[in-house]
Amino acid sequence: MDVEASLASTVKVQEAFRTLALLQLTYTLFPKSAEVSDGDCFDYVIVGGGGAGCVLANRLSEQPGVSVLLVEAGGDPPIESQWPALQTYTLRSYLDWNYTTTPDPVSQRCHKQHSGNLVAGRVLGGSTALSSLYYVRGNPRDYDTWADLLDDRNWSWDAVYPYFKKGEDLKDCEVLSSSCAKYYGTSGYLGLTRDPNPKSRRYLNAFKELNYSTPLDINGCSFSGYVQQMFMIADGVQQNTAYAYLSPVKDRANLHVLKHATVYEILFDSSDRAIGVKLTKDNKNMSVRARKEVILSAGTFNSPQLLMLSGIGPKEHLQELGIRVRSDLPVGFNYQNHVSVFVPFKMDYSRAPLVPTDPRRSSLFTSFIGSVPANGSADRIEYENVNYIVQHDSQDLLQFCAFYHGYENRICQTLFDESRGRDVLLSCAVMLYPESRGRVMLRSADIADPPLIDAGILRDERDLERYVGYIENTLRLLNTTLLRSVKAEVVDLKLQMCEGLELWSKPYIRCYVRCMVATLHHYLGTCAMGSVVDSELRVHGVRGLRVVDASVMPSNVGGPTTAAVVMLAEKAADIIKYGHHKNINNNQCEPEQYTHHEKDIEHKNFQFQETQKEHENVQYQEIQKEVTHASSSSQNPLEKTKKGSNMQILKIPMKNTKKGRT
Ligand SMILES: Cc1cc2nc3c(=O)[nH]c(=O)nc-3n(C[C@H](O)[C@H](O)[C@H](O)COP(=O)(O)OP(=O)(O)OC[C@H]3O[C@@H](n4cnc5c(N)ncnc54)[C@H](O)[C@@H]3O)c2cc1C
Repeated sequence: MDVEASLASTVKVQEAFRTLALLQLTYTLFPKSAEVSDGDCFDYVIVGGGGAGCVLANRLSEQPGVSVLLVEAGGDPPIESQWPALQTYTLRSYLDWNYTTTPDPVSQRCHKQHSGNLVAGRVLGGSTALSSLYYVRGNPRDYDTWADLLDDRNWSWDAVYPYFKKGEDLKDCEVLSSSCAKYYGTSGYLGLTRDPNPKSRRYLNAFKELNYSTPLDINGCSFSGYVQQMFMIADGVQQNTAYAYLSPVKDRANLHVLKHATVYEILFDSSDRAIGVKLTKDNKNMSVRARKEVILSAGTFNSPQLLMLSGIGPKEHLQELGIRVRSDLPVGFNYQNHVSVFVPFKMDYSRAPLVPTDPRRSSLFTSFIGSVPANGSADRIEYENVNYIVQHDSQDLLQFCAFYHGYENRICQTLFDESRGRDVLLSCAVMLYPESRGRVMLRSADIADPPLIDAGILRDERDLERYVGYIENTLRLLNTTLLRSVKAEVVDLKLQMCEGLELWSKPYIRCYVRCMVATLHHYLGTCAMGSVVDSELRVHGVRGLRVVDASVMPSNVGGPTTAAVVMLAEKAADIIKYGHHKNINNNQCEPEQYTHHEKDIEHKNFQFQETQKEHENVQYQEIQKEVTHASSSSQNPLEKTKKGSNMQILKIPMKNTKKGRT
């Protein structure tokens, strides 16, 4: 198999899925597209039905007398964004805004055109419909940092923790039957399960040998260590926010979802109050009005783009483009993201036949993650280590390298050829808290022009030096019993840029990192709380306008961002409904009083190990009974309509409307 053939076959499968989407097989799962006319008025107009927008639309429309319009540029999530392991086919497809970074003078030297693909969903559910589905809340310190930056305890860990729980519907039997269960919500919308796998177990043991903890979970009873991670998957279906939050309320009369409609400007009255938006639908322009508020949830690239197109942004930049300045704010600055560098280990020689991936499994690869603590501090996380186990000679390796990350074909071919006959462990070190910052700017005053995105990767020299430490740490894996027993080696990618440097010496690692560093898709910070919006998410300098999405996060979190975005939208919904921050501590979520003192965490880990076994036998059986009962009674419209036809494989269980949710 060569790279060109692998890329061509990926594109072919994407084309096939696009054709399949014409059949609208998922149509019955989502709200119908609203009939909206020019000048129509709603209480709230939400722009963007993505990670945050779907959550908000659901929660705001819980109030029966309140009308909500959700405007989304894309349509319903198709099959490939409902089944977890088909994620690859959603990237750089019609479901993606297909943005790229500006050519990078410092890093990404091993990528085609020296720029990275910035995947962002253009579909109901937004980027959560294209996601790898890892569910990680991050570290309590992340939110305490927000509170410190904003000088507002309403964003501290203690204040946000109940909102994480509010969104969650933990369905993982093993975690439910352990003492970790109490740290999760079980009556929210976002279904969560893990995908434990014996293959990853032996690797977890290798990390244990390196003195890392291997707890059951890292979302509450512990925050660091190597785990078989939690996924936003339930009953084999992706829990993108459209499926999780809109499907159960798809017939709500006061919730209107306008699909395939792109907002291009925010409308203001003479007192700078947002009163609606202008949008394009079916090549026609129209306006819709908002009685109470306009809420931007268009994501880290498009929310700042819309603000700037509407006169809210850095004065000089707007004036250069001839845009009248309404409020001079640092919109587009403070862009942050996680970046990743992988180290490929070639493992056992294997003749085992390739096993095709079950599309409802968690991802293309078996994986496990580590939240790697800084030396001597169990609750201060330094970086994340995402590990993928790839079957020998699998085309998936080429797909990951050349398609997913867009590295040069030559490098991906070397990776494939040099590891022939052997399983591969791709161990990715993810920088969670880079010092470097990028910026999102307008390319022109036309919405049709994609924003200019300077990702700023490794621009701050400290990031490069920290990466040297992460990679050296990753290489320690070679000293473990497991890797020694299979005579594991690191694959030499023969990077031209690093020729002449001694392999894995510090100068080589610096060169390797500059060459191979890749952007992930956890963008945030371009309309940050504090500088662009206040801590109740209202845009400074105007009225009637909020931003609620990843762009308002003032600083990074220690894990992929969906959990934080859903929490943020859950909290924003209450702020909007009640007119102020609401303390829900004594409400339906009943959170534990949490302190993240190191000793406390160690104690909880210990308790967990001690009590886990006791709980397991009794509770597991009870839960198993419930699960069996629930799955035998679950409704499945696709299954019903397609019975007997060869489309029967397209089983997506309809999300049940839970008691107390609507
Ligand atoms: C490939 C990929 C993998 C990821 N993997 C993970 C993971 O494993 N775990 C995790 O926690 N997070 C993951 N994430 C990150 C996560 O999906 C995002 O953090 C989250 O979706 C951000 O939510 P948001 O509401 O800010 O933006 P989005 O979810 O991107 O939503 C923005 C929405 O606004 C719409 N929109 C934009 N402009 C307009 C306009 N002008 N008019 C109308 N609509 C508009 C878009 O079409 C989109 O639907 C991943 C993201 C990507 C892209």
